[in-house]
Amino acid sequence: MFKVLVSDPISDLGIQQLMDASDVVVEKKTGLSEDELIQIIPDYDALLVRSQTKVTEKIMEAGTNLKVIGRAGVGVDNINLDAATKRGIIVINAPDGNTITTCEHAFAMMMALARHIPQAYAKTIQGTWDRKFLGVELRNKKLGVLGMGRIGSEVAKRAKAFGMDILGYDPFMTEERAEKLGVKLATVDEIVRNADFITVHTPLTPETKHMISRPQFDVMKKGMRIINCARGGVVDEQALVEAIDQGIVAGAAFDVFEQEPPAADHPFLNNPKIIVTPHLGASTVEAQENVAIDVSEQVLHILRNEPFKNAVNMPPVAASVMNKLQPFFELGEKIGAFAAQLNNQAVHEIHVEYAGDLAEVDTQPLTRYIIKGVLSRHFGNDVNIVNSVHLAKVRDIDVVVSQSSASKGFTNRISVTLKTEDGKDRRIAGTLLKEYGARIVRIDKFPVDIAPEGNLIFISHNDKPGIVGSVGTLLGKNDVNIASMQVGRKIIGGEAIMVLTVDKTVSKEVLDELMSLQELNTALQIEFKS
Ligand SMILES: NC(=O)C1=CN([C@@H]2O[C@H](COP(=O)(O)OP(=O)(O)OC[C@H]3O[C@@H](n4cnc5c(N)ncnc54)[C@H](O)[C@@H]3O)[C@@H](O)[C@H]2O)C=CC1
Ligand SMILES: O=C(O)CCC(=O)C(=O)O
Repeated sequence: MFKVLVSDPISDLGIQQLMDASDVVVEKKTGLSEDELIQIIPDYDALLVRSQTKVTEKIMEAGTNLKVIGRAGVGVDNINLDAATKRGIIVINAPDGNTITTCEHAFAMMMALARHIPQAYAKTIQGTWDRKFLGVELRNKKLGVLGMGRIGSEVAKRAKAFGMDILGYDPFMTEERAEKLGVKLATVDEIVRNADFITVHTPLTPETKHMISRPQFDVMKKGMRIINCARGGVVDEQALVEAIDQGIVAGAAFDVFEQEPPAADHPFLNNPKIIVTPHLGASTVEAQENVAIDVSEQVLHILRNEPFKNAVNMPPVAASVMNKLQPFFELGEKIGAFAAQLNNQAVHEIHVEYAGDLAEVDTQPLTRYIIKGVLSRHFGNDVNIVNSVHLAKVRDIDVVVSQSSASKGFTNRISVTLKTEDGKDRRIAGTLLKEYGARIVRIDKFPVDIAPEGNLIFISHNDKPGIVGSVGTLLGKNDVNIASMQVGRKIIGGEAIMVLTVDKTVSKEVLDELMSLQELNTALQIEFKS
């Protein structure tokens, strides 16, 4: 039974599928301190958060069963991603579910700012009929959008309908996409010098921190207005207050703060030209249901070891590619594990070669499974597809991936070579056959045909008459039944291998006894975790 902790208010309707799952127990405990979370987190397999819970390294350290952290929303700045990756904890978010809602909030803020709606409302309900609030139209105004991702693009579409001219800045925005959206690409400098309104829609990163600060305010168009419904810190709060005092900025609308919640004496809170909301960008019934549904679905997949999407600490892969790769994951991991069990030297390079169909797709996720297989010999359950690349790196193991057009007659082929200091590289190749499933087709230089499952015994020996019989007799004497046997050699009387599938695991004593046979060089048990 998987235990899921929901530590922030998340839509019940959204997490219904988790609550309905027969293999999951959901517990809701909100408003916990870091210490309280550290106390209880060891019990849980998954943690679901919004933005309130700060998922620190200490919490993850205590979360020894934690497999996944689900963020019901976009920004993951409340989760220590490096710590999660190191520990192999998958972090997923729900990037699409609150786009429209947040865009609408930014737009509402822009309109409220243009027409002083919050200020006029406050006066009116105090009994003052004050008609001095003179606004500005949006029509024919220049809107600068910094960050033309999901939300920024939706804001631009709506601004077009209001007759605004849009200047967009995003390092990843192509001319073609800008044209499609009716946006003129511009630099930050061009935007700050020309825009009547600026709205920010970037994550907070070292590059975007204080992207709008003193130097930008200094050259800004006088009387401009600025909106931040993205992340506190993209706009320098102190510099903004000064720019308002100097009459450069006519007004600002902020949903997010550098420190949340802001201190009672925060300069935004008593400034009549700044309107604020308490990080409500994503707060609609629809968005909260959407993000909770999305994140719950993926958490369930991860807990059940099924393919999933929206992992933040793994490279993104298109669903079509993922569908193509998915059948190879188990084979890849087994090839890696097989190679690692043959090897007893320090590995400095894992060389993966993809051939046939696999040479034409982005195989990054599959490589992660292969590395996981290789490293699991030493790291056991501590290695998974999230941290396998990281663990290889910290162990100074290079991962080299190549594509080959020579698939040796197979429609697909994965070959994994473990390169070692002493030059005694070990190599395993496998394929997925339509009719027969996963097969190991090569061990070092020997072609073979073995199903990578059950209990295998790998033997290397000198090719001499009688050796196969002696191995069979010895195993029989020890009550070990042989289900199948493969032999391989390059030349008569030369190096040879034997791979036996046996009905049960063999003891170390039996392996030692095998090793005492004349002409036998290695006897290893090869195991595959299911
Ligand atoms: N106020 C709220 O409640 C909410 C806030 N957000 C925040 O809004 C922001 C945007 O969200 P989405 O549009 O969904 O994300 P997104 O990932 O689709 O878009 C972000 C865009 O910022 C761009 N970007 C990154 N660095 C940049 C830079 N240095 N200069 C200019 N552009 C840069 C990226 O290329 C990307 O296109 C995020 O920070 C997110 O956390 C999102 C939802 C709700
Ligand atoms: O969960 C929330 O309300 C915050 C939403 C947000 O900021 C995000 O999705 O990035």
